[in-house]
Amino acid sequence: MVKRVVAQGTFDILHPGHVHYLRDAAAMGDELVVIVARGENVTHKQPPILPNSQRVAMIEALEPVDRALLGHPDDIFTPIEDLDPDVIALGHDQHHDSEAIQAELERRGIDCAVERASAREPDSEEELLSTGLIIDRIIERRGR
Ligand SMILES: Cc1cc2nc3c(=O)[nH]c(=O)nc-3n(C[C@H](O)[C@H](O)[C@H](O)COP(=O)(O)O)c2cc1C
Ligand SMILES: Nc1ncnc2c1ncn2[C@@H]1O[C@H](COP(=O)(O)OP(=O)(O)OP(=O)(O)O)[C@@H](O)[C@H]1O
Repeated sequence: MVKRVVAQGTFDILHPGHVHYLRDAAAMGDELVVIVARGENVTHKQPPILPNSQRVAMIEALEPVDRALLGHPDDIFTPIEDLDPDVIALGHDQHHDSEAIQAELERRGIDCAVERASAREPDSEEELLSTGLIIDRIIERRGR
């Protein structure tokens, strides 16, 4: 039986923190499927700069990823029902409550573990491991 892992996120402007998360998630099973959040659903921070299709294409091109798809517009559990994963890998800093996710999975009859991936820390003062920090630096260095 193939152990399927699902990872998810906005993945706007890519950086090594994203690669670390996806490698960590891939190591939790045999196959990694990534759900990319729709721009209109990213309301807890500034919405992404890049369009949905471009963010999906970039994630799909990464080595640890077997498949990437655009998330559902209204119900985050609809793709989970379709994919029927063995593990959902939450990012180290994601605001989602793993117990609430677990409870909803059980309510829908989906047998799936919820795990937390680890963080990657910058290996130098110059390294930027956050899309928000990259955008801040672009504004600082190129903004007029
Ligand atoms: C299990 C799970 C499934 C998700 N599915 C979707 C989805 O189908 N559509 C969507 O727009 N966002 C979905 N999201 C939300 C985003 O992927 C992401 O968690 C949220 O935007 C926070 O992203 P960030 O970590 O990039 O800030 C899902 C989140 C979780 C935890
Ligand atoms: N440095 C990092 N180490 C490990 N995982 C990371 C790192 N940066 C982002 N991730 C993970 O990648 C996924 C997508 O993250 P997201 O698209 O929000 O990027 P971000 O750089 O954190 O964005 P922002 O700076 O706008 O908050 C999330 O699960 C997040 O936890």
